[in-house]
Amino acid sequence: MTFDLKAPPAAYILGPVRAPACLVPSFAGTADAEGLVALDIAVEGARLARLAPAGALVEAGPRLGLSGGLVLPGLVDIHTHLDKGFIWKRAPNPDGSFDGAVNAVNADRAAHWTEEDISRRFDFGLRCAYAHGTVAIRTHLDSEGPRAAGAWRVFARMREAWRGRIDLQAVGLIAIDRVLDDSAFTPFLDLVRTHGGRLGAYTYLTPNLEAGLARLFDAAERFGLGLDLHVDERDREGRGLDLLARMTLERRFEGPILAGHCCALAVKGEDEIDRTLDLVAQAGIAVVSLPMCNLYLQDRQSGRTPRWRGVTLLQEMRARGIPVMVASDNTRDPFYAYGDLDLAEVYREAARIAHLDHPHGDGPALISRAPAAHMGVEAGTLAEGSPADLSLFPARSLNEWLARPLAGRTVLRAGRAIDTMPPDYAELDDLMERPRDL
Ligand SMILES: Nc1ccnc(=O)[nH]1
Repeated sequence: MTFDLKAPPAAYILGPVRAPACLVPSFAGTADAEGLVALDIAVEGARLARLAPAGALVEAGPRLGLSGGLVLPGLVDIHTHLDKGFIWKRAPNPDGSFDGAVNAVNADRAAHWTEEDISRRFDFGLRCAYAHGTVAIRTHLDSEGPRAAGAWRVFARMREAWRGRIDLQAVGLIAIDRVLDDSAFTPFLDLVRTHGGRLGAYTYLTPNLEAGLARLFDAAERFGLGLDLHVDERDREGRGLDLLARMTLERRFEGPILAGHCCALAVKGEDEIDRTLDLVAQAGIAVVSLPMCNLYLQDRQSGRTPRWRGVTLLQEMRARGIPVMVASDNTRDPFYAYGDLDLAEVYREAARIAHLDHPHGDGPALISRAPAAHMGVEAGTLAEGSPADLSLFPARSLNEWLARPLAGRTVLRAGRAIDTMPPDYAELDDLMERPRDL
């Protein structure tokens, strides 16, 4: 029997389908060479009712075969910047560098970031992510100065408006030097606490790094907040990850810490890498790499081909049991000119850049199980009773999935196919007229 997933029966079976074994906690059999298992999945209403070996569910309702295609659970994007997304047309990065990005964003923010402007771009980003099968997102919010309170109000409204479709979390973002200035840090901390956010900062080479981190730890301990930091992104000489791990251990800090970027680690010597990663593992710090954004930003110099590729040491981290993830980061803004909040694209790029294949192992967990666990959301695995939020791809293997641009996916939310067409860029055209003085 065949039926339309846009208007499915109350109970049905998908199968045989294939899924990464690392995302199927109940699976006990053997996976194929790519780590995939063949399954039948019974959907009842909005939930997965049963998972069984392919062909085993005979009585549980009409069946859709999907030609043994790949199924992934609801995907989780743990590091984004929804407040600054989709400003590229009016705020391009003049030279593609990190400093060029900071300056372009600051000018655009001062000129344009009303609540209305942030809201419309934020919602646009969420609709992109939703169309691509994402169910939970953590966003950083630039949180210094007079624009900060408005950005957090937009976030709070979006968190409510999108509840049940995308779970939203936020992190306050401020330059590490500014943490030491009461006039910046006090209102920053108030906003984070008022809105149930996490504490964050972007770190770089500065004599204030240790004092700035200490102040963030103090606040996190006092108010029971998690930390989510941009670490060693700009400077290849950066040693912030090592310092962060040491401070976590010295303070016996128990709260969750996510370290983003960690690009500098890729250009250290082997001894230093080993020492740092041992500390990171001991400190229980999780790491997210942002491969697309960092491929774009790092080592950019006019007329010269980049040598430093920005991606951190995911494989070495994984081997030590450090929780690792990959995420979107910026989208169509001065930090990254491209991107569409599509985690399948992020994984496809990450797999190529960081050699996450041969074997694929638990690679698909980087955009699903691992970030879901860190965020504490019910997503990222295929289990009986979990939400019937699935991405279905016309690919019978990871090789077929990664080989071809990701056309033709079906996204199920609560067991029903949604519209997978992302919003039209033209919707934002009226926001993109650049003022004369820029
Ligand atoms: N990679 C980034 C660093 C700081 N801010 C951003 O928006 N993005």
